Amino acid sequence: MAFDRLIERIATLQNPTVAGLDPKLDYIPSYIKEEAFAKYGKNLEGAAAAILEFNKGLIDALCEIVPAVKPQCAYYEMYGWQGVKTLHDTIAYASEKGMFVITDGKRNDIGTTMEAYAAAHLGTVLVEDELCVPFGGDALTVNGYLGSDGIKPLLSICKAEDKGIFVLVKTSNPSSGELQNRVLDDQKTLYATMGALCEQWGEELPGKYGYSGVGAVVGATYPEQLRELRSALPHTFFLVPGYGAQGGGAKDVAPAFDANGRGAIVNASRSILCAWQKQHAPEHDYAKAAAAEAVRMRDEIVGEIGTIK
Ligand SMILES: O=c1ccn([C@@H]2O[C@H](COP(=O)(O)O)[C@@H](O)[C@H]2O)c(=O)[nH]1
Repeated sequence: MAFDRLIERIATLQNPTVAGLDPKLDYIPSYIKEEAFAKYGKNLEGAAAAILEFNKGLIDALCEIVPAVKPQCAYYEMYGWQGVKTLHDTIAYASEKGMFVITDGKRNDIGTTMEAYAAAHLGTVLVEDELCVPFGGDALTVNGYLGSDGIKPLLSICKAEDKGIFVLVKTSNPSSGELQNRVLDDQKTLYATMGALCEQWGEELPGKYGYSGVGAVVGATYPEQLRELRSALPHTFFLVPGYGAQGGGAKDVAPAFDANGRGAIVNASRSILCAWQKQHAPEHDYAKAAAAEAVRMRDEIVGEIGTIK
């Protein structure tokens, strides 16, 4: 099961964090952009080439420290098909380096369309008699608000291909409570209801450490809900965004973990990507600065939760 692989890599590296690859041109050192623009022009192709080079430098610096990366599709789609190709090439590069790849697409639609998303991001497509891998990530973030028929097509692909999904349960953004905290007729909140569905969907994908292949996204910015959901959802592995740039810290994310230090992976994107700018490091040292921030984040979180078994 895919999250078994992730759990094992987290334990090996003693690092329950994921580096978010949400690249913007503003975050990229000028020497990388100038080289890409000189070769491809100041256009989508040049931008996409600069992003790929930036990402590769980060992946090289992080792959022995951080178990996983989370490219957010939006930052690649914004540069058209050239950006989408960079998403593909980034996933391939991170996978080659042994990193677990969580594609952050937050996909959601009716069943047949979800089958297409699942094939694109977690599976394969048949082109005549050739089986092709479109993107090749290990897990995909999805939105479960269309209900079970939007999620079930993913489960069979996860089972067949050894992949996982993370379902939005309690998101990190300030207005997430407008809908997600609503109390339903049975007195349960909407987020708790979505969490309970994750436990149910996960029964089809059991894992050897007790966590299923259906995870939940729960924001670092809501530590009380993290605590509540950790105890309510013993088989659901959490992806926890909101650390760093959104204000979450190690104490906030600690309730996401179980007594073995398992059960969650904490994401940071901007605080890692922009570390060189924050640290006023020379631009050639951008990847070194990202690694230093990743180590600082790891040590801060492991300092709170202890050794990961
Ligand atoms: O509830 C959610 C779900 C997803 N995200 C994504 O995580 C990163 C956070 O980036 P930072 O720079 O570390 O704030 C980004 O890709 C979001 O789309 C989230 O923040 N909250």
